[in-house]
Amino acid sequence: MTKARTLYDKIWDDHLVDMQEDGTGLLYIDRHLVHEVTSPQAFEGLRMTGRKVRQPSRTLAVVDHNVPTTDRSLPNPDPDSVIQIAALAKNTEDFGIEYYDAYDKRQGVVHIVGPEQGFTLPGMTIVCGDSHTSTHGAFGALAHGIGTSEVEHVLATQTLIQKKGKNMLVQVDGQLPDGVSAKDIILAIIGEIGTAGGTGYVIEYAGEAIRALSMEGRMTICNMSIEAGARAGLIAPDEKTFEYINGRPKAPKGESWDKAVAYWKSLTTDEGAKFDKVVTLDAANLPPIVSWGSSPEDVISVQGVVPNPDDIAEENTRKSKWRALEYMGLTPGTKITDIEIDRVFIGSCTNGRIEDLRAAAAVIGNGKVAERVSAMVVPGSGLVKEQAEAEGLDKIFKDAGFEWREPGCSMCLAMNPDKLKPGERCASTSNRNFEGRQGFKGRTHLVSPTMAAAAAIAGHFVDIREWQKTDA
Ligand SMILES: CC(C)[C@H](C(=O)O)[C@@H](O)C(=O)O
Ligand code: SF4
Repeated sequence: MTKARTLYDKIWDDHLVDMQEDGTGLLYIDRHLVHEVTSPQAFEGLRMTGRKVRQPSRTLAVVDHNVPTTDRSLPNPDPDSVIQIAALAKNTEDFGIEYYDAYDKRQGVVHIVGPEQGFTLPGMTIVCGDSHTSTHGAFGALAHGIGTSEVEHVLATQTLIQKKGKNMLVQVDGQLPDGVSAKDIILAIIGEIGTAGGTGYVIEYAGEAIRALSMEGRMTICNMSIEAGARAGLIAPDEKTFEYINGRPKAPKGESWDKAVAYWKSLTTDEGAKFDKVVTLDAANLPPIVSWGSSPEDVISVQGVVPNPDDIAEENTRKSKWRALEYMGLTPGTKITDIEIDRVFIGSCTNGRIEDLRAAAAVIGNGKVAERVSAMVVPGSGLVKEQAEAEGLDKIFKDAGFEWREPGCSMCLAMNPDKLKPGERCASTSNRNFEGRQGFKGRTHLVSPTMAAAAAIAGHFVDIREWQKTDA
């Protein structure tokens, strides 16, 4: 009898080109996504050694981090971004790679664009010089974030050197209560296992609550696997996955589609396969989550209070959590719902998809963005933007006083003019609340799209479960 394997084991085995005695493997890479930040030196490396891109058709480039989200017919105000963007245009042209520039409606955050185009498919190995490549694992693909020297290696050889990670299962049972979303699940998991909890592992998410999620929700979960320290996140593909992919521009068609689906159906963890670590979570008891510190593990229920670091026995952790509170300008014991905010950012590869915008818009009703708040919605891609506009969501946002922007990474990491000012406090649907992430001395609270939209209107955090009741 063959050994029972996990989904990760299967994809690994199917792509292994060579295995050294020390456990170093060489993996064939099916898909390579490229953006402007981590690719310039890689292309330069190819040029200097006179090499070509091994399989240009397996590579797709898009500009996302540096693009302005304001009117793109106006000159880009940031000279560094202009250089960065021009380099990607030239490199993709010189090396024959398909490229979505800032004027292409398929442009957007790379991890939204890949799935949207059907470039991301189950069972594939997918890489990108970007940590949130883990997003693509929602399709049952083994998706690694890689560094710039590895980008060069993949461009030149279509392979990647990797040591195999360990298998972790995160089992999420039960049904999510109303108002609680995929974002709350993943924030709760990171709160539970910590930002180093996934180190050395590839996480497979399973269980009733995961199966019940849409593809958008599954992407939100896998997206943040990296914030738990994991190498990648995976969810076994199912009918929802196939339905999402079917008909996308780069998805297989006709006979190839049938063959592909037959293979994709084999992409599940075998009964009896061994996981090195198992974590369980009950979705039925999950509240909406808000982060209070400067790490994605610093999370608490919206009904909670800012924790007291003095309760932590370990000295270094205690000190670092005190520092986080100081940075965030918060005092232990403050009710989360009493924290007032200045800015709201709805967008990013975590929560910038159509379903996220629908959820956020549905919360608004006739509400208006609070006087003290400035709020923006940045669709994850041009296609998300187009769809949202077709549904009239842009109008709901604009009428309520939100800014409606062009697609890109935007204030997720502030590599463009969208930044917090020092001391400003933001309810953000993105994935990182590190110091300075959204602007120098800016303060980030990670939340779900509905929690962000409701906070924009209330001017402080609110429990979305109660909000829905009072707004009805
Ligand atoms: C700029 C890029 C390399 C970076 C990443 O790797 O994730 C960015 O996307 C981020 O989210 O911090
Ligand atoms: S949206 Fe944010 S997390 Fe995603 S790729 Fe862009 S900067 Fe990174």
